[in-house]
Amino acid sequence: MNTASAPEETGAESLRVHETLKALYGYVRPHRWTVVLGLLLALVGAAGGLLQPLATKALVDRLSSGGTLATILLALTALVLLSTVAEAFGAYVLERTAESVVLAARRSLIGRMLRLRLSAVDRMQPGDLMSRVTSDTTLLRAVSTQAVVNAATGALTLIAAVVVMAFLDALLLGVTLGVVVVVGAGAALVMPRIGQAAERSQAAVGEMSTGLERVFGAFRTVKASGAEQRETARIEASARRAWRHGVRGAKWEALLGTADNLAVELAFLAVLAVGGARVASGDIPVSTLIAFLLYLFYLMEPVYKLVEAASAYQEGAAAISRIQEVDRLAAEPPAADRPVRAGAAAVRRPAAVRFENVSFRYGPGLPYIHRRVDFEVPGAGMTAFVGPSGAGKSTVFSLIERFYETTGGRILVDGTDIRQWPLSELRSVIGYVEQDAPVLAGTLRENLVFSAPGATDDDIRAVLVRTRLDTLVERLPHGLNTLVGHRGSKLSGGERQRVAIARALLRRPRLLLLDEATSQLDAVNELAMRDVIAETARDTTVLVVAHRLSTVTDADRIVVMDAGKVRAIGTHQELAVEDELYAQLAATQLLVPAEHPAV
Ligand SMILES: Nc1ncnc2c1ncn2[C@@H]1O[C@H](COP(=O)(O)OP(=O)(O)OP(=O)(O)O)[C@@H](O)[C@H]1O
Repeated sequence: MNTASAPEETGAESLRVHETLKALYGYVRPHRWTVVLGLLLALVGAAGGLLQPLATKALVDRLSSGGTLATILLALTALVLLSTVAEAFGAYVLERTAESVVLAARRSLIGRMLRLRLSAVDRMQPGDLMSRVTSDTTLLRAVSTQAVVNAATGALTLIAAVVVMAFLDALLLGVTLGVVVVVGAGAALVMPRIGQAAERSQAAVGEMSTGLERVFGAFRTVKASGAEQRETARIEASARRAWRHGVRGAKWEALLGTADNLAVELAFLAVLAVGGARVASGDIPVSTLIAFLLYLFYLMEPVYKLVEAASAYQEGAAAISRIQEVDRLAAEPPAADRPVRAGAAAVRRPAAVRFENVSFRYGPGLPYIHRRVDFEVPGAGMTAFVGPSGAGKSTVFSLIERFYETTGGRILVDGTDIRQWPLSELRSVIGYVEQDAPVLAGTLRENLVFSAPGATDDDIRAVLVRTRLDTLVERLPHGLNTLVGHRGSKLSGGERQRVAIARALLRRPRLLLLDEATSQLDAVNELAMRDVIAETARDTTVLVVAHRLSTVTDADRIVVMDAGKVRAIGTHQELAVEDELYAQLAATQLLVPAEHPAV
């Protein structure tokens, strides 16, 4: 029963190798010189190690010829010290860079996510999106720096060791490479499985976040429905999936590590057998065999590094493909972050809105929500949208805000097609209270100034009085600095709505969109809010979506929508006699006799 992120919707497709490498280079590029420094230091460390067997050979030769050992011992000690220090410093430089790479990836992901188009977010699960920032980015740590250096030093030292070994004895090298190639071919077959396991494990981590996000998004409903056990089982199933794929990956990695050891051990035995025979027959001196065997063990490290780099690459590639997926989602252009100051505009005139033959559907293959919607709101006053649930009323607001783009026709604000408006400018003239009046975690003040960060204390005080929140603020222990809880859970539904209205008013918009903004208010507050809205409508274009007709009977204009079409436009009095649907609504809701002749 897995309703979490469906793979076909999130489009989790693996990237090709060159795409992964290109993306990887993109992350490393700003730090390339630090990586080069890390690489050089690692090479110094590796070279020190490379010279040790040669120094040992010289030492053995010196011993057989009866010479002194002091200089060689001293050189050997210096070599060990130098390579140790270089390696330690190199490791620090690389770890630091790795953290910077993770930071850069996170910053770009976070910025991108907040600009995603709603149509893209609709197709994703927020929890899964979050896990890409929190979890996948950490996998970049290893692949972007340590793996690059491991691969480079591993390959270089491997080549250097092979060259030296060729000089020592070509036949023994042939024996060694024969064994290494056979075991290496087996290892290459295992590699993609590590990547696959990593990608699946990361996807399961994403599902886990999605599950948690789903539960905390409706925590009370979960408890009231007694669904804790079922939801726990769902989320645990994702956790177990992550574990299963993680363990599978660990199994392949262990196999790879064993192959690495096995290759060296087998090569050691083979070299011992062949080399022993050659020493016995006098073809090579014993010092050559010793040096060769030392190189053989020395080979372990570069081979190990290459193997580690390869498995880090596999894991990193899985993370990169999930991160890049977010980059491919449709996003809005970056906005200049201009704080909106309450009342800042010198001349505030109400915005004019016009829908011209607008048709819209939420996506290809989905039904049309709007079909040739046509209406005009010249400016100021209150215009109400009424009609049955699902008629497409809220969608009108989403289109004006350009949360979604129209499929056909056009929308004009102040006579200009909204696609010609810079997005941030368009939104800066609009105040919007969405249907469930969300309040964000934080203080009451933060919530109020959320859409007008430049608002002054006087502005806040005035709007508190208008929305009758002043008495609430007086009652609260810390006044405006009281924390409102996750999604404003410490406020009542009506208080949340008034906070949302206050927030929109504080922006001093030229166009105010209120979607069912007063549905949860008691009679007294609703009346008060009607007055506030009427007062605002004097110099602001106010559009409201309302189910309760009582709240809009005095609107200047009422647009009746049904099944994505505008049925009729007029005042309450006009519509009550001219439009059958409106007359019906009025009859049921306002308890007035239906005046439409047909009813
Ligand atoms: N993001 C979305 N993706 C796909 N379909 C959607 C989306 N949002 C809304 N819809 C569909 O669009 C239709 C119109 O929704 P809309 O919210 O505009 O209706 P409404 O008239 O405001 O309804 P209500 O009065 O119940 O709020 C609905 O049938 C809904 O299922």
